[in-house]
Amino acid sequence: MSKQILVLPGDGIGPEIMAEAVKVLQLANDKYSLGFELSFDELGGAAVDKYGVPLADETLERARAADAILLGAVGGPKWDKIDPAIRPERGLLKIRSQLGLFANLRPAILYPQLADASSLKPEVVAGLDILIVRELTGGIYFGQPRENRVLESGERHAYDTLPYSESEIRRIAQVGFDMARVRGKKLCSVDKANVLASSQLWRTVVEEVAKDYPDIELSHMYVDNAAMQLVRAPKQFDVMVTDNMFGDILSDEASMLTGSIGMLPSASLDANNKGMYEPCHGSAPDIAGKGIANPLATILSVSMMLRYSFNQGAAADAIELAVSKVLDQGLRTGDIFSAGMTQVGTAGMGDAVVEALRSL
Ligand SMILES: NC(=O)C1=CN([C@@H]2O[C@H](COP(=O)(O)OP(=O)(O)OC[C@H]3O[C@@H](n4cnc5c(N)ncnc54)[C@H](O)[C@@H]3O)[C@@H](O)[C@H]2O)C=CC1
Ligand SMILES: CC(C)CC(=O)C(=O)O
Ligand SMILES: [Mg+2]
Repeated sequence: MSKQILVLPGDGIGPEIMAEAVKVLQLANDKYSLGFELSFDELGGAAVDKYGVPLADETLERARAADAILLGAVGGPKWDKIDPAIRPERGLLKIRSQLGLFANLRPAILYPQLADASSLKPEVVAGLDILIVRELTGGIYFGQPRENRVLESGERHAYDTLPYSESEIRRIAQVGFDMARVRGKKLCSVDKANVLASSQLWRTVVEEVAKDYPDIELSHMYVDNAAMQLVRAPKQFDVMVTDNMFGDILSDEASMLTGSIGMLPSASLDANNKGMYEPCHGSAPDIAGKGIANPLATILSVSMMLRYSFNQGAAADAIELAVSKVLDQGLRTGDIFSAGMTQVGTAGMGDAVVEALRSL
């Protein structure tokens, strides 16, 4: 039976990087007889323009019916001044929440060919392979109440709230421990338990879950220290588990250890490994339309999709190998360019991965 994949290119560089990822996906589909059928819809600003809302009900239903979703990125200055309730980013938060995609896996892996592109010295990052497990459907991005208004005194006032329930923490902690079990057996839970009530509960629940994983070495770190340690000695980490906002920020930071935010893929999974797959970066309005965005994060997100949602490890490995071969050829988009390499655009990079995959 065929498998349905819903493709949501989104805004800004979204359609550009997605065109390349779809080429790679189509080839993998043919080469490995995966039986995928692709359909396309809009999310974010493109959906505001088409449907008047950033996630239309019909799109959400298509997403529910699909076996997996591939997303580009959403947002951009065109929609910055609209009603905050229908900002493009709200559509992204809604689809994550409505589909129960609470576990966001963000691997930061340094391809050895990109050691020169990393923000850190080669000896500090050689062999880097970290997995950030980010809670994705709770915390401050979803907390109610939230408000931005003018008080009677005339003063403008705004606040957000950062709620977490025990069950939300338990299930993401379990994902962190499960991932550590199949990797380096080390889990670092990142919080701000010296200040935040939500983090104090987070730490307590993580400690409780740890009792079921005596084989995993658990540590705790405050998020400010974790941000510093990531650039001081990143290889001390194997799996990091953290809340929605901390994970958002730390994964952007970790991306630069691998050379660029354009290299970081992600999987957002529900309790049954149904997933939405997307690069960690945004819609990059500063380079949108120029044909220079790095499509590798999205292409590597296709690989994660094959691995996590469809158990197609061989096809996933092949895509990662194809990416590695293209880097061996010295091809680089601008964000990962270094001296002596050959600069290519978005389509040039995508075509090279397709050719490398074809010839495997
Ligand atoms: N998952 C999503 O859809 C996300 C959406 N956003 C939205 O994207 C918009 C822009 O946000 P920013 O803060 O500028 O973050 P961004 O991640 O879009 O861009 C940050 C910087 O990284 C560069 N960059 C990002 N992806 C790249 C790629 N593939 N290749 C080369 N360079 C790349 C951009 O050119 C920019 O200089 C905003 O509307 C934001 O809300 C931001 C993050 C995630
Ligand atoms: C745009 C935000 C809703 C999310 C974000 O920055 C991310 O998921 O990386
Ligand atoms: Mg982000």
